Amino acid sequence: MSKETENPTIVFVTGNKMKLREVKAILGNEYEVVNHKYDLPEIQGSTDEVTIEKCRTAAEIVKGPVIVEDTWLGFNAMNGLPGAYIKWFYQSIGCEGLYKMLAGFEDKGAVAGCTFGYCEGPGHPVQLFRGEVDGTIVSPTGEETFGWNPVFKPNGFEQTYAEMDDDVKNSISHRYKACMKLRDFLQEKARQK
Ligand SMILES: O=c1[nH]c(=O)c2ncn([C@@H]3O[C@H](COP(=O)(O)OP(=O)(O)OP(=O)(O)O)[C@@H](O)[C@H]3O)c2[nH]1
Ligand SMILES: [Mg+2]
Repeated sequence: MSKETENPTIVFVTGNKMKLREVKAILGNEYEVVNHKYDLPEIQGSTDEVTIEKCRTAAEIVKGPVIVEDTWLGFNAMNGLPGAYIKWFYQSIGCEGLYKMLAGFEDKGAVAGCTFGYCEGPGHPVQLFRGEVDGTIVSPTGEETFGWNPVFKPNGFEQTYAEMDDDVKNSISHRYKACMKLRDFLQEKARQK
């Protein structure tokens, strides 16, 4: 009988249990995703800058290889805002407020995205892996179990993220796309060892 090989471990530093759940669902067959729960400070800047700083800090805390992730939601009519600041907009005005923000605009287009950062340890550079999905902002539809899922309808689908089965969201989402790039990178790195 062949001995099952153990999956390699990834330490994901995040304070967001829904992100963790999705990353486990997406990468769980290939990696043991271990959470280090910590709400990392977030600087003002581009999503790349935010992710790099989060990842550097995470590597210092864990003192070893880590991943972090930063999510954004950008409205086309607002040149990509709120972007990385979506968390504060969502917390202040909720899904209904996000929908109403575009009331004065014809263009309801939006991009949902996230960037994973990987860092091998303190002092090492941060590698970035980005995933994006184009969609539209709609009146909140579906259960509000994860952030702004009820207002984001990806192009080519009839349902918002919130209405989709988890399996469907996790096979098409911004997080899925970024995770696949991260996985390819980690696999290539492992092959080179
Ligand atoms: O509807 C959603 N579908 C998603 O797929 C999704 N991913 C993240 N979010 C929310 O968008 C903000 C990002 O902020 P964020 O990246 O700084 O996350 P966070 O602070 O919660 O966790 P972390 O920084 O500790 O990892 C936070 O409000 C998250 O809850 C999502 N909402
Ligand atoms: Mg955060």
